[in-house]
Amino acid sequence: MQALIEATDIHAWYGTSHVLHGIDFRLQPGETLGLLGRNGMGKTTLIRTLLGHVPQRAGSIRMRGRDLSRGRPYEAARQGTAYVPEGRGIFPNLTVRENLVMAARAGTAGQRDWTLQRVLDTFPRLAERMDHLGSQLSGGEQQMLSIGRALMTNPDALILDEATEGLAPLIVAEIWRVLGEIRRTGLATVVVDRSYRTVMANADRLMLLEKGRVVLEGPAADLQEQPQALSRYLGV
Ligand SMILES: Nc1ncnc2c1ncn2[C@@H]1O[C@H](COP(=O)(O)OP(=O)(O)OP(=O)(O)O)[C@@H](O)[C@H]1O
Repeated sequence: MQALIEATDIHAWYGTSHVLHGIDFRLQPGETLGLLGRNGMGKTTLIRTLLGHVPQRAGSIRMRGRDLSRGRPYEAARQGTAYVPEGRGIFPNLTVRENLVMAARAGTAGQRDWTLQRVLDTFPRLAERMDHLGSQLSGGEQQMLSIGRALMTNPDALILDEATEGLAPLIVAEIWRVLGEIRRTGLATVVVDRSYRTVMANADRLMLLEKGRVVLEGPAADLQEQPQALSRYLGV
């Protein structure tokens, strides 16, 4: 099966600071990958490098077989990879409806499975806020809007960086419920989240980063049985 994302020997730098040290990364169609590691270990940088946001990088990056080693973020989006960044990235001066509609497009195979209606059915709270501006939404609603916008692009892969950060427990539960639904539709997802237990319970495969290197990788069910390794790398 052709991988949605296949990257080998990825390095990244911020100025003279060498942050990623030779990471191999693969995302298969339909799988949920949990990316774990303590603060500052390189999770966000890895995602941003794969998507072409970090200019100082080396290594090979392919999306659906296409070489994007020197690719720009819009090229990753065109290859079906949608990104929900930390901090959400919605348009504060546009309404919920405008934020969603302007993101709409067909997927890589021309699919239009995610319509405005389906996104609103998935997030009923957004349906109630259609004419509110992005800036008028609560943090949880903004996060739902950010995920809704990503779904409107009919992606093959959805990458979520700290999607539940700073949100109230009920909203966190709601977001994980939706991620479960999305997972069952067969959309591949990469999830970065601090609540490692929830990630473990909701992912097929886990990858642990430590100082810009992969230190542990495998099926979530296997890693759950290695509490010493998890406590060593996650400090839990
Ligand atoms: N824009 C930047 N300029 C310089 N250094 C950066 C920048 N962004 C991140 N770093 C550094 O790169 C390293 C990796 O950071 P990164 O944000 O990728 O880690 P992370 O695992 O996602 O952590 P967090 O959970 O805190 O976001 C850290 O040492 C961080 O200080």
